[in-house]
Amino acid sequence: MCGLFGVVRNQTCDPTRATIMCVALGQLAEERGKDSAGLAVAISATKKLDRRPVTNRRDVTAGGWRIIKGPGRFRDVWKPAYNSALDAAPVALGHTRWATQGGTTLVNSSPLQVGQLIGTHNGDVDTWPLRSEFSLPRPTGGTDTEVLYQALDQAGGVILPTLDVLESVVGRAALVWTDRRWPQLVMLARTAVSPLSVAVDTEGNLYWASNPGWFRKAARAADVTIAEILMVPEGTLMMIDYSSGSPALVGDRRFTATARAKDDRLAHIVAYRGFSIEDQMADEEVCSHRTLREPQRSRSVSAPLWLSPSGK
Ligand SMILES: NC(=O)CC[C@H](N)C(=O)O
Repeated sequence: MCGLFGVVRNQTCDPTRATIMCVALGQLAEERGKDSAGLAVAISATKKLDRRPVTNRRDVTAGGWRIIKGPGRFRDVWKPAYNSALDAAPVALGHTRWATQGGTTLVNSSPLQVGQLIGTHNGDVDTWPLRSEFSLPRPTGGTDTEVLYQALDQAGGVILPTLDVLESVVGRAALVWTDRRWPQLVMLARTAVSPLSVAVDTEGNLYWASNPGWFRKAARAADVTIAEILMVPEGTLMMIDYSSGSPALVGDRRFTATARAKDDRLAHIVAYRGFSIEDQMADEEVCSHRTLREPQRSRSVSAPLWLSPSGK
């Protein structure tokens, strides 16, 4: 379980409230992860290709983005001094991590920079189906998130191969990423189980969060009025374009999402952690994934090692 949150701003509005809202979402996202936290903020649109590997630095600027991340809670990582960077950013991608695969090291902390992508992931996926279907380079760190983004990077910024990767994912994944080959787009995707919700405020800023309840709480703190909240259905890829200065949904594609039996069992404990009953029910209405059957255990009973003393 991890927390995703972020904003695509309407750049014609004063950024102050959207910045306060985004930071408040980051603090609320601590309930889904305190191993590490980070925020990637867009500085400028660029097509410049930058082949840097996954970074283990706490504050790095590359290819038009600045990624600030570190161990611990969001409020330990994000200092008020960074808010001016957020004010100037058309987009910010946030993450709080609760590690499921890979140590709690900086190299495994998100947002991750993988090839041309900067990405965040909530969930846990099997890496072997991705490795066997796509020929991926050796990862730098140990998290499943990196393997997932290696496969998405290899899709080359083209829609059909991207949908192919999303359909190959086995496990839980909500994903938000940017691709430098699509410099003014933010991609939001949900495969199975891991929740993702999107909200728009009355000023035209768009936010996302793992838990829709965070929108209501953060909006009170930031004096923002939420106009609409949407639960992203399982098996959805959404593309948000901000080239005109404000967020616009330009694409919405569906695919078949695949979970493991253990993901279904964990849904109530991990995916819906902190959800109100109403939000959980609203999300369950947009859930449709297939579940892989578990490998059958052998039915043969092993012979007893010890005979009972009575000889029976
Ligand atoms: N729990 C999560 O969603 C974290 C994402 C990923 N599985 C990791 O361990 O980094």
